Amino acid sequence: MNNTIPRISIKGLHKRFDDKIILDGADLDIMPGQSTTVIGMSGTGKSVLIKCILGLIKPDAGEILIDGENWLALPEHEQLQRMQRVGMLFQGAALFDSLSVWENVSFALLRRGLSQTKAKERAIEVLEWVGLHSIEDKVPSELSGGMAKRVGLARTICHKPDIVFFDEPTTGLDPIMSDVINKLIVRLHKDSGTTILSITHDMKSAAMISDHIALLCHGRVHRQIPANELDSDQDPMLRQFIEGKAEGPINCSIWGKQIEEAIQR
Ligand SMILES: Nc1ncnc2c1ncn2[C@@H]1O[C@H](COP(=O)(O)OP(=O)(O)OP(=O)(O)O)[C@@H](O)[C@H]1O
Repeated sequence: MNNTIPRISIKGLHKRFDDKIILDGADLDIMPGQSTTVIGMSGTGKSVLIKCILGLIKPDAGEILIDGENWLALPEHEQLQRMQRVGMLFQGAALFDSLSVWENVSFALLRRGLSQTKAKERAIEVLEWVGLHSIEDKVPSELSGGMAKRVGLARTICHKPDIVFFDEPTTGLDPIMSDVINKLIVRLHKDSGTTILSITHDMKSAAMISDHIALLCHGRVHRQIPANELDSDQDPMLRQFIEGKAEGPINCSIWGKQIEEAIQR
Protein backbone atom coordinates (compact mmCIF):
# COMPACT_ATOMS: atom_id res chain seq x y z
CA MET A 1 0.00 0.00 0.00
CA ASN A 2 1.28 3.47 -0.91
CA ASN A 3 1.74 5.28 2.38
CA THR A 4 1.54 8.73 0.79
CA ILE A 5 -2.15 8.20 -0.01
CA PRO A 6 -4.43 9.02 2.91
CA ARG A 7 -6.33 6.04 4.26
CA ILE A 8 -9.34 8.35 4.63
CA SER A 9 -9.66 11.52 2.57
CA ILE A 10 -12.69 13.77 2.89
CA LYS A 11 -12.90 16.54 0.33
CA GLY A 12 -15.40 19.40 0.33
CA LEU A 13 -18.14 17.53 2.16
CA HIS A 14 -21.49 19.33 2.29
CA LYS A 15 -24.61 18.22 4.11
CA ARG A 16 -27.73 20.13 5.03
CA PHE A 17 -30.98 19.05 6.62
CA ASP A 18 -33.78 21.28 5.27
CA ASP A 19 -32.35 24.79 5.56
CA LYS A 20 -29.84 23.87 8.28
CA ILE A 21 -26.30 23.64 6.96
CA ILE A 22 -24.34 21.05 8.96
CA LEU A 23 -21.25 20.36 6.84
CA ASP A 24 -20.12 23.23 4.66
CA GLY A 25 -17.10 22.00 2.73
CA ALA A 26 -15.36 19.83 5.34
CA ASP A 27 -11.90 18.49 4.39
CA LEU A 28 -9.98 15.93 6.40
CA ASP A 29 -7.08 13.59 5.60
CA ILE A 30 -6.12 10.68 7.82
CA MET A 31 -2.96 8.79 6.90
CA PRO A 32 -2.64 5.00 7.31
CA GLY A 33 -2.05 4.09 10.94
CA GLN A 34 -2.99 7.55 12.24
CA SER A 35 -5.41 8.01 15.09
CA THR A 36 -7.33 11.25 14.58
CA THR A 37 -9.99 12.62 16.89
CA VAL A 38 -12.55 15.12 15.67
CA ILE A 39 -13.63 17.51 18.41
CA GLY A 40 -16.25 20.22 18.27
CA MET A 41 -19.33 21.58 19.97
CA SER A 42 -22.48 19.53 20.31
CA GLY A 43 -24.47 19.58 17.11
CA THR A 44 -21.58 20.64 14.85
CA GLY A 45 -21.91 17.53 12.73
CA LYS A 46 -19.29 15.13 14.07
CA SER A 47 -21.66 12.15 13.95
CA VAL A 48 -22.99 13.27 10.57
CA LEU A 49 -19.40 13.25 9.29
CA ILE A 50 -18.81 9.65 10.43
CA LYS A 51 -22.22 8.55 9.14
CA CYS A 52 -21.37 10.02 5.72
CA ILE A 53 -18.11 8.02 5.64
CA LEU A 54 -19.98 4.84 6.60
CA GLY A 55 -22.58 5.44 3.90
CA LEU A 56 -25.38 5.83 6.46
CA ILE A 57 -26.05 9.44 5.39
CA LYS A 58 -25.70 10.62 1.80
CA PRO A 59 -23.73 13.87 1.54
CA ASP A 60 -25.09 16.61 -0.75
CA ALA A 61 -21.67 17.19 -2.28
CA GLY A 62 -18.05 16.26 -1.79
CA GLU A 63 -15.93 13.14 -1.92
CA ILE A 64 -14.94 10.46 0.55
CA LEU A 65 -11.98 8.40 -0.57
CA ILE A 66 -10.59 5.35 1.20
CA ASP A 67 -7.08 4.55 -0.05
CA GLY A 68 -7.88 6.84 -2.96
CA GLU A 69 -11.05 4.95 -3.90
CA ASN A 70 -14.60 6.31 -3.70
CA TRP A 71 -16.31 3.38 -1.97
CA LEU A 72 -19.76 4.93 -2.13
CA ALA A 73 -19.61 4.98 -5.94
CA LEU A 74 -18.99 1.21 -6.09
CA PRO A 75 -21.68 -1.40 -6.71
CA GLU A 76 -23.35 -2.50 -3.47
CA HIS A 77 -21.65 -5.92 -3.25
CA GLU A 78 -18.22 -4.27 -3.59
CA GLN A 79 -19.14 -1.68 -0.95
CA LEU A 80 -20.14 -4.48 1.43
CA GLN A 81 -16.89 -6.30 0.72
CA ARG A 82 -14.83 -3.13 1.41
CA MET A 83 -16.82 -2.46 4.59
CA GLN A 84 -15.43 -5.69 6.04
CA ARG A 85 -12.27 -3.65 6.66
CA VAL A 86 -14.20 -1.29 8.91
CA GLY A 87 -15.18 -1.47 12.59
CA MET A 88 -17.50 0.96 14.37
CA LEU A 89 -18.15 1.43 18.07
CA PHE A 90 -21.39 3.36 18.57
CA GLN A 91 -21.96 5.58 21.56
CA GLY A 92 -24.35 3.23 23.37
CA ALA A 93 -22.44 0.06 22.32
CA ALA A 94 -25.64 -0.94 20.39
CA LEU A 95 -25.60 -4.62 21.37
CA PHE A 96 -28.38 -6.93 20.20
CA ASP A 97 -30.43 -7.79 23.31
CA SER A 98 -31.60 -11.13 21.94
CA LEU A 99 -28.11 -12.45 21.25
CA SER A 100 -25.57 -13.75 23.76
CA VAL A 101 -22.39 -11.77 24.38
CA TRP A 102 -20.30 -14.07 22.18
CA GLU A 103 -22.83 -13.92 19.33
CA ASN A 104 -22.77 -10.13 19.57
CA VAL A 105 -18.97 -10.07 19.51
CA SER A 106 -18.58 -12.41 16.55
CA PHE A 107 -21.64 -11.09 14.70
CA ALA A 108 -19.63 -10.05 11.61
CA LEU A 109 -17.78 -13.39 11.50
CA LEU A 110 -21.01 -15.42 11.80
CA ARG A 111 -22.51 -13.39 8.96
CA ARG A 112 -19.49 -14.27 6.85
CA GLY A 113 -20.18 -17.94 7.46
CA LEU A 114 -17.53 -18.79 10.07
CA SER A 115 -18.54 -21.88 12.07
CA GLN A 116 -20.15 -21.35 15.49
CA THR A 117 -17.23 -23.09 17.23
CA LYS A 118 -14.57 -20.93 15.56
CA ALA A 119 -16.63 -17.74 15.97
CA LYS A 120 -17.10 -18.43 19.69
CA GLU A 121 -13.37 -19.16 20.12
CA ARG A 122 -12.48 -15.83 18.48
CA ALA A 123 -15.12 -14.01 20.58
CA ILE A 124 -13.62 -15.41 23.80
CA GLU A 125 -10.12 -14.40 22.63
CA VAL A 126 -11.22 -10.79 21.97
CA LEU A 127 -13.29 -10.62 25.17
CA GLU A 128 -10.14 -11.58 27.07
CA TRP A 129 -8.24 -8.86 25.20
CA VAL A 130 -10.68 -6.30 26.61
CA GLY A 131 -10.33 -7.82 30.08
CA LEU A 132 -13.62 -9.75 30.24
CA HIS A 133 -13.56 -13.41 31.24
CA SER A 134 -16.30 -16.07 31.34
CA ILE A 135 -19.10 -13.75 30.22
CA GLU A 136 -19.55 -15.10 26.70
CA ASP A 137 -22.84 -16.88 27.48
CA LYS A 138 -24.42 -13.92 29.25
CA VAL A 139 -26.91 -11.60 27.55
CA PRO A 140 -26.45 -7.79 27.27
CA SER A 141 -29.08 -7.05 29.98
CA GLU A 142 -26.79 -8.75 32.53
CA LEU A 143 -23.89 -6.34 31.81
CA SER A 144 -22.95 -3.06 33.49
CA GLY A 145 -22.45 0.01 31.25
CA GLY A 146 -18.65 -0.40 31.36
CA MET A 147 -18.85 -4.11 30.50
CA ALA A 148 -21.27 -3.40 27.65
CA LYS A 149 -18.86 -0.80 26.27
CA ARG A 150 -15.99 -3.32 26.38
CA VAL A 151 -18.17 -5.96 24.71
CA GLY A 152 -18.96 -3.33 22.06
CA LEU A 153 -15.24 -2.71 21.64
CA ALA A 154 -14.61 -6.47 21.34
CA ARG A 155 -17.29 -6.64 18.64
CA THR A 156 -15.76 -3.67 16.83
CA ILE A 157 -12.37 -5.37 16.48
CA CYS A 158 -13.35 -9.06 16.36
CA HIS A 159 -13.05 -9.25 12.56
CA LYS A 160 -9.66 -7.43 12.61
CA PRO A 161 -10.68 -4.23 10.80
CA ASP A 162 -7.88 -1.90 9.72
CA ILE A 163 -10.11 1.21 9.94
CA VAL A 164 -12.04 1.83 13.13
CA PHE A 165 -14.50 4.58 14.09
CA PHE A 166 -15.22 5.46 17.70
CA ASP A 167 -18.26 7.60 18.47
CA GLU A 168 -17.83 9.13 21.94
CA PRO A 169 -16.01 6.05 23.31
CA THR A 170 -16.05 7.25 26.94
CA THR A 171 -19.45 8.96 27.17
CA GLY A 172 -21.46 7.79 30.15
CA LEU A 173 -18.56 5.95 31.77
CA ASP A 174 -16.96 6.72 35.14
CA PRO A 175 -13.40 8.15 35.04
CA ILE A 176 -11.76 4.80 35.79
CA MET A 177 -13.70 2.90 33.14
CA SER A 178 -13.00 5.76 30.71
CA ASP A 179 -9.30 5.26 31.38
CA VAL A 180 -9.67 1.51 30.72
CA ILE A 181 -11.38 2.18 27.36
CA ASN A 182 -8.81 4.85 26.40
CA LYS A 183 -5.95 2.46 27.20
CA LEU A 184 -7.55 -0.32 25.14
CA ILE A 185 -7.88 2.06 22.18
CA VAL A 186 -4.23 3.07 22.55
CA ARG A 187 -3.24 -0.62 22.69
CA LEU A 188 -5.30 -1.39 19.58
CA HIS A 189 -3.61 1.47 17.75
CA LYS A 190 -0.08 0.56 18.84
CA ASP A 191 -0.37 -3.23 18.45
CA SER A 192 -2.15 -3.39 15.12
CA GLY A 193 -1.48 -0.05 13.43
CA THR A 194 -5.22 0.40 12.91
CA THR A 195 -6.30 3.72 11.39
CA ILE A 196 -8.68 5.32 13.87
CA LEU A 197 -11.17 8.15 13.56
CA SER A 198 -12.85 9.08 16.84
CA ILE A 199 -15.25 11.80 17.83
CA THR A 200 -15.50 13.01 21.39
CA HIS A 201 -16.04 15.97 23.72
CA ASP A 202 -13.77 14.36 26.28
CA MET A 203 -10.49 16.26 25.86
CA LYS A 204 -8.62 13.89 28.18
CA SER A 205 -9.67 10.99 26.01
CA ALA A 206 -8.84 12.90 22.80
CA ALA A 207 -5.32 13.72 24.04
CA MET A 208 -4.75 10.12 25.09
CA ILE A 209 -6.06 8.16 22.13
CA SER A 210 -5.03 10.34 19.20
CA ASP A 211 -1.92 11.49 17.44
CA HIS A 212 -3.90 14.17 15.56
CA ILE A 213 -6.79 16.40 16.58
CA ALA A 214 -9.20 18.10 14.18
CA LEU A 215 -11.56 20.84 15.29
CA LEU A 216 -14.87 20.81 13.42
CA CYS A 217 -16.47 24.22 13.53
CA HIS A 218 -19.06 26.04 11.41
CA GLY A 219 -19.28 23.07 9.04
CA ARG A 220 -15.56 22.76 8.32
CA VAL A 221 -12.44 21.27 9.81
CA HIS A 222 -11.11 24.56 11.08
CA ARG A 223 -7.80 23.24 12.41
CA GLN A 224 -5.92 19.93 12.38
CA ILE A 225 -2.84 19.60 14.60
CA PRO A 226 -0.67 16.91 16.19
CA ALA A 227 -2.16 15.99 19.58
CA ASN A 228 1.05 16.94 21.39
CA GLU A 229 0.53 20.57 20.28
CA LEU A 230 -2.89 20.85 21.94
CA ASP A 231 -1.60 22.80 24.94
CA SER A 232 0.62 25.18 22.97
CA ASP A 233 -1.52 25.86 19.87
CA GLN A 234 -2.81 29.42 19.98
CA ASP A 235 -5.62 29.21 17.43
CA PRO A 236 -8.44 31.25 19.05
CA MET A 237 -11.23 28.80 18.18
CA LEU A 238 -9.24 25.80 19.38
CA ARG A 239 -8.35 27.59 22.62
CA GLN A 240 -11.98 28.58 23.18
CA PHE A 241 -13.12 24.98 22.74
CA ILE A 242 -10.38 23.43 24.87
CA GLU A 243 -10.81 26.00 27.64
CA GLY A 244 -14.60 25.59 27.45
CA LYS A 245 -15.56 29.26 27.15
CA ALA A 246 -18.95 30.43 25.90
CA GLU A 247 -17.38 33.71 24.75
CA GLY A 248 -15.09 33.68 21.73
CA PRO A 249 -14.96 33.31 17.96
CA ILE A 250 -16.96 30.06 17.86
CA ASN A 251 -20.49 30.98 16.97
CA CYS A 252 -22.29 29.27 19.87
CA SER A 253 -25.99 29.56 19.36
CA ILE A 254 -28.82 28.06 21.37
CA TRP A 255 -32.11 28.00 19.48
CA GLY A 256 -30.64 30.59 17.12
CA LYS A 257 -29.50 32.96 19.88
CA GLN A 258 -25.90 33.62 20.82
CA ILE A 259 -25.13 31.88 24.12
CA GLU A 260 -23.92 35.12 25.73
CA GLU A 261 -27.17 36.86 24.76
CA ALA A 262 -29.24 33.88 26.00
CA ILE A 263 -27.41 33.84 29.37
CA GLN A 264 -27.93 37.56 29.94
CA ARG A 265 -31.70 37.30 29.59
N1 LIG B 1 -31.04 12.48 10.01
C1 LIG B 1 -31.09 13.75 10.40
N2 LIG B 1 -32.13 14.55 10.05
C2 LIG B 1 -32.17 15.84 10.42
N3 LIG B 1 -31.21 16.44 11.15
C3 LIG B 1 -30.17 15.71 11.53
C4 LIG B 1 -30.05 14.32 11.19
N4 LIG B 1 -28.88 13.85 11.71
C5 LIG B 1 -28.31 14.89 12.36
N5 LIG B 1 -29.07 15.99 12.25
C6 LIG B 1 -28.75 17.31 12.80
O1 LIG B 1 -27.43 17.63 12.42
C7 LIG B 1 -26.80 18.35 13.47
C8 LIG B 1 -25.47 17.70 13.78
O2 LIG B 1 -25.72 16.47 14.43
P1 LIG B 1 -24.56 15.52 14.94
O3 LIG B 1 -25.23 14.38 15.64
O4 LIG B 1 -23.64 15.19 13.83
O5 LIG B 1 -23.81 16.47 15.97
P2 LIG B 1 -22.56 16.11 16.87
O6 LIG B 1 -21.51 17.11 16.57
O7 LIG B 1 -22.19 14.68 16.72
O8 LIG B 1 -23.19 16.40 18.30
P3 LIG B 1 -22.96 15.68 19.71
O9 LIG B 1 -21.56 16.02 20.10
O10 LIG B 1 -23.96 16.34 20.60
O11 LIG B 1 -23.20 14.20 19.54
C9 LIG B 1 -27.77 18.40 14.64
O12 LIG B 1 -28.41 19.65 14.63
C10 LIG B 1 -28.75 17.29 14.32
O13 LIG B 1 -30.01 17.59 14.84
